Amino acid sequence: MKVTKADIVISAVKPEQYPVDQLPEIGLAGRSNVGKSSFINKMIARKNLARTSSRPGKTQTLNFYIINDQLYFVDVPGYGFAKVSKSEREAWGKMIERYIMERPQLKAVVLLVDLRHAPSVDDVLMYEWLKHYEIPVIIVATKCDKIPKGKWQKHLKVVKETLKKKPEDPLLLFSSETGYGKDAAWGSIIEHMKR
Ligand SMILES: Nc1nc2c(ncn2[C@@H]2O[C@H](COP(=O)(O)OP(=O)(O)OP(=O)(O)O)[C@@H](O)[C@H]2O)c(=O)[nH]1
Repeated sequence: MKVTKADIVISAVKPEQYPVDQLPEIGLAGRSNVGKSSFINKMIARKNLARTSSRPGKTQTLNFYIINDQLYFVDVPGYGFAKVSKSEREAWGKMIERYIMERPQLKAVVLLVDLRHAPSVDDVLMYEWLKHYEIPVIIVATKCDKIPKGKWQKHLKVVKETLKKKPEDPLLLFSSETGYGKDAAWGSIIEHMKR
């Protein structure tokens, strides 16, 4: 998809602030520092619309990005809880759960994992949880530029087996550095948007 327009619409802390125009939404989830902001920026061809930094866990709101006036990317705050308190963790859980359960226009969640490592316990829980609510998941294994091509299949197998990936959920390679996988990721997102 050629992105001609992209903007952040709202950083929402409560449901009353979510957009009301019923456009399809694609959620983006992944543990802190997995490369979610970089993924968004690469997909919408912006250097810095979604902020990237190496400080984990800074995003604690649901950020809605409108793209070509056609769909929203909804950046779900990263899970990776080492540095947050129990009450913050619970507030996070409630916000995300409500969003996922009460949002019929949510067509799929892009779950980002790091191709270099086996998915973490948090990644597995997140995937199981999305499946429990019957949300289609597009699994994106990112930072693939950091692994030699000859080892991609081996790493993908680990991702697939650790997550216990469902056959209907695609697993795609991606690199925000090189742009590898961008067209395939858009293809999958567009396909899910139409469902
Ligand atoms: N080599 C390489 N580095 C990447 C890639 N994607 C992200 N990074 C780097 O990984 C670090 C984290 O990236 P971010 O995009 O800020 O990660 P995030 O998931 O948005 O982090 P939070 O805001 O904590 O949720 C940054 O230093 C990025 O430059 C990639 O595909 N390849």
